[in-house]
Amino acid sequence: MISIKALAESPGLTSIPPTYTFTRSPSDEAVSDDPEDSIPIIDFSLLTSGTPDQRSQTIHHLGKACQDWGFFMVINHGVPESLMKAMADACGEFFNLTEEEKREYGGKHVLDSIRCGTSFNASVDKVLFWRDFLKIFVHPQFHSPSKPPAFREILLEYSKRSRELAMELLKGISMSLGLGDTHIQNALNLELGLQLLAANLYPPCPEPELAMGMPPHSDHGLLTLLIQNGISGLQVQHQGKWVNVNSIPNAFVVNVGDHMEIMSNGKYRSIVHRAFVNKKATRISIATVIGPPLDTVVGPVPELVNRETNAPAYTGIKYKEYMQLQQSNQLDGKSCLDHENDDLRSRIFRLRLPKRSATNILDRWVGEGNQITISELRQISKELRKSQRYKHALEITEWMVSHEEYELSDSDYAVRIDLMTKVFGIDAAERYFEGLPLPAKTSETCTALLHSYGGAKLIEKAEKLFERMKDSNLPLNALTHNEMMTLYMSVGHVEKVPLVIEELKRQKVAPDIFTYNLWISSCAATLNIDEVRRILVEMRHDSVCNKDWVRYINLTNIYVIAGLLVNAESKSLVEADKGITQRELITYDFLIILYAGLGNKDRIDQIWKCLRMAKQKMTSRNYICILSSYLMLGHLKEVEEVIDQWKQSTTTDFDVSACSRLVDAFADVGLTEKANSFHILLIQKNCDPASLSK
Ligand SMILES: O=C(O)CCC(=O)C(=O)O
Ligand SMILES: [Fe+2]
Repeated sequence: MISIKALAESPGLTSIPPTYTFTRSPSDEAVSDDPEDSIPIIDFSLLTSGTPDQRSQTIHHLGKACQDWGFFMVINHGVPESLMKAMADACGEFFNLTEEEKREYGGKHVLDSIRCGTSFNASVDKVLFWRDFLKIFVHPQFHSPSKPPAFREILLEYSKRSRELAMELLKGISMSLGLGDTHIQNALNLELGLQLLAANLYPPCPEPELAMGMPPHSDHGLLTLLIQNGISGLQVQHQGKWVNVNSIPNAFVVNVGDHMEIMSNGKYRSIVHRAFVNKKATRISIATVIGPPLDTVVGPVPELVNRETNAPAYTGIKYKEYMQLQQSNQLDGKSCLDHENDDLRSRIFRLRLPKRSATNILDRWVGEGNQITISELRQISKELRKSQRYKHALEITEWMVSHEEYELSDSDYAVRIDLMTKVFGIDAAERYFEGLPLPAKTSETCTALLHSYGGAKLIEKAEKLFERMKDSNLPLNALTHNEMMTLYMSVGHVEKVPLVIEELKRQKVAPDIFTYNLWISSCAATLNIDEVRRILVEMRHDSVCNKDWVRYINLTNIYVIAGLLVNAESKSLVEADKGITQRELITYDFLIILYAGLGNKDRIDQIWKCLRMAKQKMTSRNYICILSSYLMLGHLKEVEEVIDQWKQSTTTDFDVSACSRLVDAFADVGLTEKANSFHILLIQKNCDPASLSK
């Protein structure tokens, strides 16, 4: 078949042959022109040689970029510009070889080590693409065409440097998934992994609006690193629209591949992208695909899979077989990934774009003669909510409502109110609630609406609803009161919290650990230490020897004994300090203490990460609080890490005396062993409290 280059250069060409003409639908044309819509930029130098803080921030950004976009640009990557340019030039020269010279590499098979050709897969493509390509396997065995003369040397160096870059990025991505830095590399044996260089040539096209350079597709492999010769043409799908990638000169455009999606069990998704052509300039893009060894079966990493909340969404498939599958089909977005698990849950989970309909999938599933139980629907909706796929979760609840065979519970309605709030906003949720039949206006659904008001900080509405609930004699529980208190705390009306407690007591409602925590933190936020102590006594009486409560009481005691409330660095607690007030910082401490009480390390990690990301000048109180929480739960590695972070902090000096008070406080409440292990750690880290007295 004739190359596009030869076709484009045929004299007097003013239109393209019909085999290259695409019919486009309007949704293909929805290109976002929002300047906010530009793919994230990762400063690579901060990942490798930044301070620990910069490094962890960059890892966080990297994770977010993978999750929100699946695409990012990498700057300050250390690959010499001259090498990138030489590689693009060398590819240009390769395409300039005679048709006969190139024919030597006209392999047919996707696993041929060097293969050049045109379109995507000319034997199955219905319409041909305005593109020539050259694909070369450069790892684990290095291959290179022998012409043009300098090609081999440049390719070798470029492959080596881009591989190093990819491996560092994979380390960061691995960490962003909560895995060790070399986890991905080891799990997939990347040492022997595939690396493929795919050069694309898009010659000028007389009718660019009718042709297509590369159709919408996702890439196989873990990561693709793309460079281009300064001419743009790449578009990526983002939130239902196409976004132009206007690459920064000399940056790498990196995207998540299908195998990263499989490996991360769908957390990081490969994103559909396409390439356009233009009338004037020849565009060259060079993609480097980094993947596992060809014989490796890739499935979700066991560490990221969890039977209850994150069931494996993909079955394992050999990388080689996946490539063959992709090549043997007409390229249709991500259809290759979609052949995987064919149960209802997987089908719904594969609807990546919110605008695609879960209702259709449900209808089709039933149309195929399948049945769905209400508990299956609840489970899928729960998982979708967990992955923040609210629109699809809402569609599932809608489906439940509209099919009479399902008997909805109070919680189903409550979930629906919450989802309405998230998808359509509070007004829609309110209307929905008001439209519910009276028997469905239960304590649970009212509390769900209360929660929505709380989220929107609509105090008056929340207070009115709370009164209404009391008036209609609905059985109120701790959760209802907790919602009110959370709202008051979030708008800074801490003084109203004890009033809710009074109400709760009047109604003889049993408080839970969240109730106590809100109450205690409202007092702590105003430095009312005596009251904190008093509540703790009350809580202890009330504690039915519950392990969580005991841990919580101990930690709060330690916080008080170590004098952290007195020691608040700022006298004026309500005064705003670059965004977060001291009062809010104390509230964060109590959130950490709460989750330490509940033994929920994930939440502690999250809150701590969030505090660190907030670029907030932390107080030594915050450090001591996180240290004591990890220590209480026996996570010594994290204790060590926090000590290191604190010592390296440029804003808050390491406070040996506060640490020393912490050791004493642990001993005071009878946790001598923990006091000792903390003391030993301090000595190992060269911050022995004993040095204070010297
Ligand atoms: O040319 C481009 O910008 C995109 C190329 C591409 O997506 C690929 O080679 O997989
Ligand atoms: Fe691609």
